[in-house]
Amino acid sequence: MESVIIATKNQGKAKEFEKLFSPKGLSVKTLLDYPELEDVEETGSTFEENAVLKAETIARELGVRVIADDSGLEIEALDGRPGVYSARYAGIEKNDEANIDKVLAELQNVPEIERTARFCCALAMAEPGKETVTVFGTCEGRILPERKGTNGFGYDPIFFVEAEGKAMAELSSEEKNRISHRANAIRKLDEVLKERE
Ligand SMILES: O=c1[nH]c(=O)c2ncn([C@@H]3O[C@H](COP(=O)(O)OP(=O)(O)OP(=O)(O)O)[C@@H](O)[C@H]3O)c2[nH]1
Ligand SMILES: [Mg+2]
Repeated sequence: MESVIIATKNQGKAKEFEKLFSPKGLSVKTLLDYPELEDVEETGSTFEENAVLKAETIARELGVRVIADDSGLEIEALDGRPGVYSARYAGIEKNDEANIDKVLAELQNVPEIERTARFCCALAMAEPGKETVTVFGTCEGRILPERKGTNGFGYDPIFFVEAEGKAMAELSSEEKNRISHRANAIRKLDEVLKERE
């Protein structure tokens, strides 16, 4: 089976990419398959900048086509935070529980109607000698007052998906992969690649 390399060490993302790419006949490799590569520092101020940084750095190092995902949660009442800092919001790198606790504490006195939020996903596809492609997907919702559901990863237990009437973590992986910011971005990447052919 042909494979595609996703420049991520996030297992939650990796599982979603596996399910999203397998119907296309593609298996997924991640940076967990390349332990010798150093972490790419996410120094950009936007999701797109960070996705391009990760994709272009790893594509250069491996000499092949690479896709990177930079994603996160934007909460309106917090002026768009945690945004690009979603993975490291509580200070400790990649501690989902601490990140959720911090968001819930910051929104403690914010009424339901003002808790609107969106998940964002920028994908960048880089290949040596070719122009990098970037696309962007979102998923609209609001922040719940407490955790609900156990599926997914990251902030999924406190993200209520308006279109489904459920927390993201209450959706099956099939349901999440139909409506998520990541699924929407992959659909756009498909369109761009078809136009380029
Ligand atoms: O509830 C969630 N459902 C999602 O579908 C989702 N997608 C992203 N996120 C959050 O945003 C950070 C990304 O940061 P990020 O793009 O830098 O990824 P990461 O650092 O975890 O891995 P890598 O891909 O950089 O190796 C993640 O850690 C999560 O906290 C999500 N949370
Ligand atoms: Mg990261």
